[in-house]
Amino acid sequence: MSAVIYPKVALIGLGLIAGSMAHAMRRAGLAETITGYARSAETRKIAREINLVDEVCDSALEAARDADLVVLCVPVGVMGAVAAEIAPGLKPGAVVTDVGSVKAAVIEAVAPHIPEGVHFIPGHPLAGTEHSGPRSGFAELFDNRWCLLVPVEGSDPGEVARLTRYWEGLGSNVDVMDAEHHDLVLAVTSHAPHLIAYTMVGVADDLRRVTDSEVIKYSAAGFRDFTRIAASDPTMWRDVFLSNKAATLEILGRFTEELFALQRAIRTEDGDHLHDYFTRTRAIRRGIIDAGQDTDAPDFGRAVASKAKARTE
Ligand SMILES: NC(=O)C1=CN([C@@H]2O[C@H](COP(=O)(O)OP(=O)(O)OC[C@H]3O[C@@H](n4cnc5c(N)ncnc54)[C@H](O)[C@@H]3O)[C@@H](O)[C@H]2O)C=CC1
Ligand SMILES: O=C(O)C(=O)Cc1ccc(O)cc1
Repeated sequence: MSAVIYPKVALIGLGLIAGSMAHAMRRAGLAETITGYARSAETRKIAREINLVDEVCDSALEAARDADLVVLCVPVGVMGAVAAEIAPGLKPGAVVTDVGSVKAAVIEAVAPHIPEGVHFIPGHPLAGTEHSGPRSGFAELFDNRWCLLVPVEGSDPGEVARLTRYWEGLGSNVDVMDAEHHDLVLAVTSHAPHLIAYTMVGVADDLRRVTDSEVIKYSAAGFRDFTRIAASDPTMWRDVFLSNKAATLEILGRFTEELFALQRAIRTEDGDHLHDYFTRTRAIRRGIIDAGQDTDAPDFGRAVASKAKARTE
């Protein structure tokens, strides 16, 4: 039986996520033809050299023309402009989706450009790295990770089911969520933590009494993780914060309140407060591990496999 879900898939933006999708689509045979476009001529040249997709086009419109699925894989701040560019080439019945890290702002920017008869079903794979560009993608990126689909009003359930099968073919588990909730969940689990990592690395850089070489030489695991996250693409993350402003500010407000309380506990030597707080946070970590979601743990693959096995038994 053929594994093809969408005969022609167009990837707009050819970076980490589009590249990983191309590799994973080929691994599973989900498309017959993959076209692609990126704004920078250099990226298009590299994409051609490494044969990332079947055809690298010189415009987004050309790449999307007559595609069965168009995936917008550009920074969230330019999703609306790209949707306007491709709109005249979309065929009736085509599906347009995206992989942006923010959903409400992307829906607001993209939906007005989607022609009648074309299905718009936003999405967000919860998988990535600090790397970017056409050479950074790999087929396994989405394996055993969540992809959230965020159908808009009037999304065709049959098309949501088809896009779900596509993401499962890429290796993901799929959940459906509404845009506002998505943006709040991601503000807690991804956007605020990235901002905290950026800040912590900035603080270490500013602290003249500790040299940069000492920071690198003696960095313990926690700080190393911060430096990895703080090496993420500046354009992508600028756009994430500006597009998910309300939810990120709400979480950062709560964060600073708790930070002040911990600061006060240290100043007043309130050990009970610190101990109670750390006991609570430790339980949260244990909950994540029990749910089999600790992707850093050496046995993560095994935990996922045994849960999948348990589900089918
Ligand atoms: N990097 C990550 O870990 C994750 C990123 N995302 C989301 O995926 C999207 C893409 O991110 P990455 O692949 O990491 O970025 P990337 O920086 O690796 O690739 C972005 C691509 O978009 C192209 N581009 C930028 N502006 C354009 C425009 N106006 N027209 C056409 N092409 C344009 C760039 O040339 C580049 O090829 C973003 O919306 C991001 O929020 C989602 C999950 C994880
Ligand atoms: O590299 C990491 O630690 C990430 O957190 C990757 C990531 C970045 C942005 C997303 O919207 C989803 C996943």
